[in-house]
Amino acid sequence: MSIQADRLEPARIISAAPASPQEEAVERALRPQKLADYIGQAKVREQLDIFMGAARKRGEALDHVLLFGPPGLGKTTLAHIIAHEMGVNLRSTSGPVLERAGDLAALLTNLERGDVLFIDEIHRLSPVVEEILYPALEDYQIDIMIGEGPAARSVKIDLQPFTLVGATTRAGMLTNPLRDRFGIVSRLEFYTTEELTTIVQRSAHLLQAGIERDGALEIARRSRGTPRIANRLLRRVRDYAEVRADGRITIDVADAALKMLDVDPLGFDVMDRKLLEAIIHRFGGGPVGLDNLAAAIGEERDTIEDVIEPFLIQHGYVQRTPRGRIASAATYAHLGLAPPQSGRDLFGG
Ligand SMILES: Nc1ncnc2c1ncn2[C@@H]1O[C@H](COP(=O)(O)OP(=O)(O)OP(=O)(O)O)[C@@H](O)[C@H]1O
Ligand SMILES: [Mg+2]
Repeated sequence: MSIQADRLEPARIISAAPASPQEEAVERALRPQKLADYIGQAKVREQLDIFMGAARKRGEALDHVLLFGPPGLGKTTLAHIIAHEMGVNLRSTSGPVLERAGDLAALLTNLERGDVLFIDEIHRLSPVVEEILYPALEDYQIDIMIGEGPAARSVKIDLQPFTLVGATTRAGMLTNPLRDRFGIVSRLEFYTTEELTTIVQRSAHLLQAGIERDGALEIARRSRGTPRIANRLLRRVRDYAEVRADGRITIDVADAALKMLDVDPLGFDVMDRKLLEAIIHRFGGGPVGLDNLAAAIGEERDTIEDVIEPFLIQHGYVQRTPRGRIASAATYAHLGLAPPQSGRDLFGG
């Protein structure tokens, strides 16, 4: 059983998607339940705190919430927290799963007053399903067709007031009418090292792993700003500490374990380096278009855009220009390479 599960671990230790059912179970256990325990994202937290407080006071359902940002930053966690704080049920589904209008209608008509309906990957809703959603969001009503052929007629059904929480890695891929129906739109940011250190310490405590602050800091620094990765690295470092040391996670243990896992000092892993090296060695530092880059490193373009690239762009290791991706001077320095001949403008192409 455990051997099976181990095989499911990704080649990419920092892949931002949950790796296995086993990892999902651990994530659930580490998930904070209350807004006060949700670390970082100060702005989002403050807004939600106010809007939830006001809705509770008026005895209303919270306005619909759209959460967007790269994978592993805590969107699903926030959806659960919202339901918990509002004292309501959470019903959870995802865009690709809702194939037919009837699937969504069934979910909606079963909601109780104030409930949270969480739709993950909401940018992947099919147009027919989206059509059902509009009146539901606006007037808590749906129109469904009953019967077939000439006898078919449309029937209006009233719903209980509810809150839709939509999550997406790509706000840009939502249709305008859908986006406009969210009263609260929150963008999750990458976490600071300080915030991730607190998250690692909290998780270590829950996992009953002994950890020193420096050890937590080292894991945090190498987690690409992402709690999911921080928690994953923590578990691997804990394994290492138990087998190769006395079980306590010190800075030296963390460093040795992360080296073994090929997570470099900036938290870049094999895929990050592959992408950066491809831009530099195969495309002369860029600009290179997304499709060419995807072909060169054997990844889907969506994976590059949603998972690999956002962190590299935010930290200035890749620049996105109209003509394609470009490596920066920092990238050359990090990979221990000499920057291109002087005189050439790195960012100008
Ligand atoms: N602010 C936070 N404080 C503490 N832990 C967090 C926080 N945000 C996320 N986590 C942890 O990170 C893990 C991943 O978070 P979550 O599943 O909510 O990410 P997500 O944004 O929904 O990712 P995806 O886009 O892949 O669905 C969770 O197990 C949770 O414990
Ligand atoms: Mg999620």
